[in-house]
Amino acid sequence: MQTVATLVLASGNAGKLKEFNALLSPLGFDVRPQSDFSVSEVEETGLTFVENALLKAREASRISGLPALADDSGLEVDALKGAPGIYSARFAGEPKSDARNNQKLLQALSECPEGQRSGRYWCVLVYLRHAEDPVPVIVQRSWEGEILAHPRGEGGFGYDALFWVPEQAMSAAELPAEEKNRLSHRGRALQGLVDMLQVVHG
Ligand SMILES: O=c1nc[nH]c2c1ncn2[C@H]1C[C@H](O)[C@@H](COP(=O)(O)OP(=O)(O)OP(=O)(O)O)O1
Ligand SMILES: [Mg+2]
Repeated sequence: MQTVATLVLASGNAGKLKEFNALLSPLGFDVRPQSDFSVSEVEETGLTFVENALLKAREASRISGLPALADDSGLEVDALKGAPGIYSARFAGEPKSDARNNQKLLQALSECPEGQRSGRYWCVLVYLRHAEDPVPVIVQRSWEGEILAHPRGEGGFGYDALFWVPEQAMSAAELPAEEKNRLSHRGRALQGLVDMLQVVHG
């Protein structure tokens, strides 16, 4: 397939990279992980997903000299007043650990009854044509769910085994990968971004 655009994915998260590749490669994007350019992790000092995504995209574009796509995402839990939110990756401290984050989430909700465990994933994507691009393409999408009391499923990454998707009656970790990509915050944000890039790239 003809390459429509080469871009660097400004993420060190293997789960995200897998999902981005599955969606972008068939569309003809030549997708390079930031590790190809030895981009190191930036400090996520923003107070919003969009600020953090901008920081990541700018650094990856600066180092690689390529257009960059960054994802800042996280889980917002209503009973926890929106936590872990932008701190989802570091919820249980450094170094980042999905297992400890999941453990901490279960603990924090241990007294919270079924029916009051609503939440949603957020994904904010930022695309920069170059490191000083003053017109970033930004797309934000959410995915509604409930936080389970026990993990279910082996797929996905992050909090997926604790994220119940009522419409599918499965956890995000039980959904087939293509289904997750079709329904998820990231999958739908990426579909929106691709539509917008067709305007940028023609
Ligand atoms: O579909 C998802 N399924 C499960 N968990 C998810 C998902 N989407 C975001 N999450 C969680 C993982 C991590 O705890 C945080 C993202 O944090 P975030 O800083 O954006 O990513 P990260 O540090 O893992 O990699 P990087 O910053 O290099 O892209 O939200
Ligand atoms: Mg991060």
